[in-house]
Amino acid sequence: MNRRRDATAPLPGAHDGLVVATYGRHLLVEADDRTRTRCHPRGKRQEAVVGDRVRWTPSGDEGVVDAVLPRRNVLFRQDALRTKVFAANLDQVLVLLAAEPTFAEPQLARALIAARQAGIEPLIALNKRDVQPAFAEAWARLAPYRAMGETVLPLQLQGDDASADADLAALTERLRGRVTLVMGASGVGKSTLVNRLVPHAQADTQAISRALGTGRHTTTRTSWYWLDDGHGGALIDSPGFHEFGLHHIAPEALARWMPDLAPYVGQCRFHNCTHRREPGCAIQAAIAPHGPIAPHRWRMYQDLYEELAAARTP
Ligand SMILES: Nc1nc2c(ncn2[C@@H]2O[C@H](COP(=O)(O)OP(=O)(O)OP(=O)(O)O)[C@@H](O)[C@H]2O)c(=O)[nH]1
Ligand SMILES: [Zn+2]
Repeated sequence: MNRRRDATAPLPGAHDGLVVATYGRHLLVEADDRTRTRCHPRGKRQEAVVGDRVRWTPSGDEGVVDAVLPRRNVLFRQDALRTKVFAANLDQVLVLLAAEPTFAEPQLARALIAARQAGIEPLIALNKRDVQPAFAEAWARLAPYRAMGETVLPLQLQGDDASADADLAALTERLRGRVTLVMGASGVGKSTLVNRLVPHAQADTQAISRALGTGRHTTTRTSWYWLDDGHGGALIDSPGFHEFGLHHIAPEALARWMPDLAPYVGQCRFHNCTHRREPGCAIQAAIAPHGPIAPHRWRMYQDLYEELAAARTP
């Protein structure tokens, strides 16, 4: 940083830019002409995340982020200790699953709830169509999600027969022109997907590592990849990302964000029904075989309700 020049020359005006990567306290901000500048936040409390539009001021070779511009939406991530914002201004969340490793359904359910609650459309893709019978079994496990209206796409990211190409084309169509956060457990094919859709992904990743001074093997960085040169859409990849944070959601509101439960909200005998043990509960009355709600979905609801309630107790 060139302090002398900062002191003598008037600072060039502030710029608006897009946060394309974060690492610790450092941010990489992209200007409209696509040049990228390493920035740090002005204040301790300011927390810009990938997808944010920010106003920043050049300072020597680097920049200082003065303000985060208003957000359309945010997503939270959560670990044992805390919940924090980690991406903003998204159009879509792609939950990538695979025939193997077997997916954890609560993780899928959480992702869908987080997206719906944030007003972001979820999209599910099941990869490794060639791995049978595991694929068919996983596809069957997703039946409740198809029934509740979620989009589930089959995928085969490896191999290039005609049906694999058609699958990828169908996914690409849904990514066009939109900002999509990709989430998936280790081994489902997330890197394979990013490398197939973003031909320059590896070069981008290396450039980001250089700019942010992160190690080559850093796995905790969230990064933005343009899908094509016309800036038609982008993927946000967050390696090592496991669990969406839900603790900002009130337990009483939870059922509204589960599309199989939501239609019954407001129809219970008690207006403040928590849909767990109360008599005259419309949700409990709609559990299979009496109605369309899968019993394990209701159990998942109960577990999440307990978790959210516990998170509110100081
Ligand atoms: N059989 C089969 N294997 C696939 C397919 N897609 C990806 N794979 C393989 O699955 C393994 C994991 O793929 P990656 O893309 O590295 O998975 P990832 O989700 O990025 O995993 P991490 O790097 O651990 O986060 C690799 O060996 C891929 O070659 C597919 O459609 N079919
Ligand atoms: Zn109820």
